[in-house]
Amino acid sequence: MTISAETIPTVDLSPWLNPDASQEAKDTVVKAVSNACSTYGFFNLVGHGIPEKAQNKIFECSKEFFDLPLNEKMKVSVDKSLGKSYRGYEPSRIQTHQEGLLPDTKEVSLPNYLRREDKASVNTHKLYCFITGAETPADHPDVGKFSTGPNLWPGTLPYEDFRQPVMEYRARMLELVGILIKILGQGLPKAWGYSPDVLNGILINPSIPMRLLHYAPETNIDPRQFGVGDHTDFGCVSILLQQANTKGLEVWYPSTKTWIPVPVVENAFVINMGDTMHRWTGGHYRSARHRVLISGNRRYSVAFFLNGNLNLKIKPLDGSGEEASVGEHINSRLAHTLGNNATYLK
Ligand SMILES: O=C(O)CCC(=O)C(=O)O
Ligand SMILES: [Fe+2]
Repeated sequence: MTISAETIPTVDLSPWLNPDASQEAKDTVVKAVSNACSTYGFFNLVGHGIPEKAQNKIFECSKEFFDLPLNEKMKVSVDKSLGKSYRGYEPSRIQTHQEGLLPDTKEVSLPNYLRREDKASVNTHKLYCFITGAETPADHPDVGKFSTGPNLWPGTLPYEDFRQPVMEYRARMLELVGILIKILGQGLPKAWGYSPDVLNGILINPSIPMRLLHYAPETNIDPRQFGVGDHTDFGCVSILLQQANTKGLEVWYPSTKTWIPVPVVENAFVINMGDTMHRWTGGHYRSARHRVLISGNRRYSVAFFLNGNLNLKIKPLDGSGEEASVGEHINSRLAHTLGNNATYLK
């Protein structure tokens, strides 16, 4: 596969955040985000106002967690999470993305962009995760439902060194994703005639798994082995922080049929659209296939996935398809990648 000279755009959010910026400057941000999402489904975001200190801190937390002895990590493994809440440590090789997917009976419908041209290879995840979500107390009536429950916190890491900064980072991401949803709402085709707040329902009591990701260095690399195989994200908007001086993330660009590397841009977050957003906007905002190559170097990243309000019924805004609930759609996509491990969701 040739690597293209194309690169994904970088968007500067600062005019949007500046109360003194002109309307014209704000409109330029909307245009840049909307173009990036409809062309590539991916962009680097700078000028977001999230201090580098907070970015460094989340990587420190990540290292602290993954450096724990395996038996400590297994005390908070995902199989210990309540019901279908899916929290905690996910060891390597649980999820598999297989090319040549066909709709299974649970899939509400499999969009065309999930169908692969080449059906032969099997891509296996080779990464380690620690997953958190909104902290839902064990006595909450919805506890144990998909993506809903208490987080699992490792007992040996002090509150102020781990739990507190992880939840602070989540809160910052929540604020940022709220801004992005506003911009994306404004960037929809005017001809559709929707109010710019048409996407806001996604932010009411949303499901947001956040994954601390660790790619261990590999010596013998099987060509079928990826850090994360070719996949699309399931939800609406993903915000990814990549560790400096690392590489591996690539996005598929259908126009040139090439994998475009997503470089680590200083002080930037990678923003990408997921399947739910793609479906909701009739493909206007593209959920792009992407993958992570493994290498001889260790890599950390942090992924924040705005799935959205799971009960929200979404109907493609361009009038092109059927209504589906966000929760059903995401649950079936996750179950698909988990295969035999989907018992964690039952
Ligand atoms: O670690 C990365 O760079 C991307 C991870 C990813 O695509 C995912 O977890 O869905
Ligand atoms: Fe992804």
